[in-house]
Amino acid sequence: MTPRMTLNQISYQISDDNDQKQLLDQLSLDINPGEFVVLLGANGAGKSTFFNTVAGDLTPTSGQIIFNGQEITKQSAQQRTRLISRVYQDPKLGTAADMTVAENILLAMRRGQRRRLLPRRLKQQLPQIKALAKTLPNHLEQQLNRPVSALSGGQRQTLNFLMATIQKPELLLLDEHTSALDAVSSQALMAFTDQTIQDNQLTCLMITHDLEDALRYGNRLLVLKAGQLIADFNAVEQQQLTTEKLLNYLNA
Ligand SMILES: Nc1ncnc2c1ncn2[C@@H]1O[C@H](COP(=O)(O)OP(=O)(O)OP(=O)(O)O)[C@@H](O)[C@H]1O
Repeated sequence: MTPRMTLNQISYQISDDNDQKQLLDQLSLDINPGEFVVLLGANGAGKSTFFNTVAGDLTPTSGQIIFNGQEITKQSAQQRTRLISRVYQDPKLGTAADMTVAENILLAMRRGQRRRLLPRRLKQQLPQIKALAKTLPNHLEQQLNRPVSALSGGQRQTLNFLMATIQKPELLLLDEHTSALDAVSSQALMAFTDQTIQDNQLTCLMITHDLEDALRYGNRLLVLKAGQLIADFNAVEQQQLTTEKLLNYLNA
């Protein structure tokens, strides 16, 4: 099987007060299609730098990124949006605040096509958007005609997640996407995330600091420390882990 993505000795280095700092240190990894990979690491381990490199917001200092067999190391984030979708920690990122929920969903459905949002198009697609919204948690289906700025954090993050997955990306990056939400909204979105990934067999990398979620979700678990992968557990090994064992890795 061709891996969805191969990282080949990726390093990212910065100069800090005449000091060289290695944020990613010769990181090598294969992600296979359909894998739902949880990424854990203490603050400062390099998780965001890792995501920024994969998404194309940072170009690695050395190493290669191969995506579906093609090298994309030097491609911009813009060029990668066809392949890679990302949901951030901050619910305010990723949506157009002044537009309605339905308009945002339509934009996501038409991403990559002509950007003009015609009212006629919205009317045509409304039944489809309504049907889609019915499957969503956090009562988002009752908010279709409201501007996104009026939504709660949980609703806005649900919308972000929907928009990031509506076109079934080749790789989904979830960057602590439930961590700004209250416990109920967070669990509702996490359950919806898991269902969507399974139903569509998406390939996903998810950063979380929630150890229970790290044990419950996904079929592979990585631990990053000082820019290096210090653990790579498959699904069976992940099931045998406990929060205590994970804490030992994080404190190692
Ligand atoms: N532009 C920069 N200049 C200097 N140091 C940086 C820069 N970007 C990141 N760092 C440092 O690199 C390290 C890795 O940062 P990164 O944000 O990738 O960690 P993280 O694992 O995502 O942390 P968190 O869990 O807090 O989000 C940290 O020590 C951070 O302070």
